[in-house]
Amino acid sequence: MPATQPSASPTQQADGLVIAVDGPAASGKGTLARRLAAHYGLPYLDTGLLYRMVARTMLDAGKALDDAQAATASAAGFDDAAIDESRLRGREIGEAASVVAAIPAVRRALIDRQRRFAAAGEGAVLDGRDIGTVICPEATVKLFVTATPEVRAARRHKELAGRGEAATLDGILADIRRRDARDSGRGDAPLKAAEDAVQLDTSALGVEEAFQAALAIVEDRRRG
Ligand SMILES: Nc1ncnc2c1ncn2[C@@H]1O[C@H](COP(=O)(O)OP(=O)(O)O)[C@@H](O)[C@H]1O
Ligand SMILES: Nc1ccn([C@@H]2O[C@H](COP(=O)(O)OP(=O)(O)O)[C@@H](O)[C@H]2O)c(=O)n1
Repeated sequence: MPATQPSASPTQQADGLVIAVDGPAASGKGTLARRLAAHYGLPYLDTGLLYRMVARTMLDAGKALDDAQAATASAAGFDDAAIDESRLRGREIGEAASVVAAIPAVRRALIDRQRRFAAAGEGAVLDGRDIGTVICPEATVKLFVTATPEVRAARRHKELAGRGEAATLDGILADIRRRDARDSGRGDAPLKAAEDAVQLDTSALGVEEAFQAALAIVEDRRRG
């Protein structure tokens, strides 16, 4: 499983805390989810990697991304240990993942492993598109992380450049808009905030400021 195990010295007791973090591409949800998991000493699951893994398997096998049968077999069949994040972070795979993620049978095939992860221990942090709405509707806290498309494109552009992947800012912005439309427009588990999610716009926040804002939301919810 592409999960991070609890940090050795969490700064807070977790007490069965389940944190659902959803939002569009490059909004900063993974960065926040990872920090929250370390803070509370909780395991973390980046569910986007599961869809990226299905896409990678399809591309490696030369299959068309809209081949629902092959994509569903990939989703049901891959071994968690085979997930190699370094092969899944590229621009092409993000786009391909959003195509296979629109296939309902692919989503169904991935539900159980995500729910098992959330229920396995004394709490968990998961990030994705449908954690608060479908995977963990009973999560203690739901965050819906946003930022403007321009800010998200700039962040992703910098990230990809750091990985040595050349791309124009305009090209990345177009990718992000296309992916937003596909993820929000699909019939099954579209990207949207759960009714009880708290929205966090990180457009004007640095990493540390966004983390402090998220922490305040979580603590507020925990206090009830
Ligand atoms: N608040 C922020 N300010 C500036 N850069 C950020 C912020 N949050 C995340 N980033 C950077 O933006 C990129 C995308 O963040 P990430 O957490 O992977 O987004 P997501 O999981 O939503 O796709 C990463 O390179 C990350 O370091
Ligand atoms: N829970 C999830 C997670 C990802 N996905 C899909 O997988 C794609 C890649 O997700 P990701 O979280 O790795 O992408 P980024 O937000 O990091 O760019 C998304 O565009 C979605 O189409 C999903 O449908 N549901």
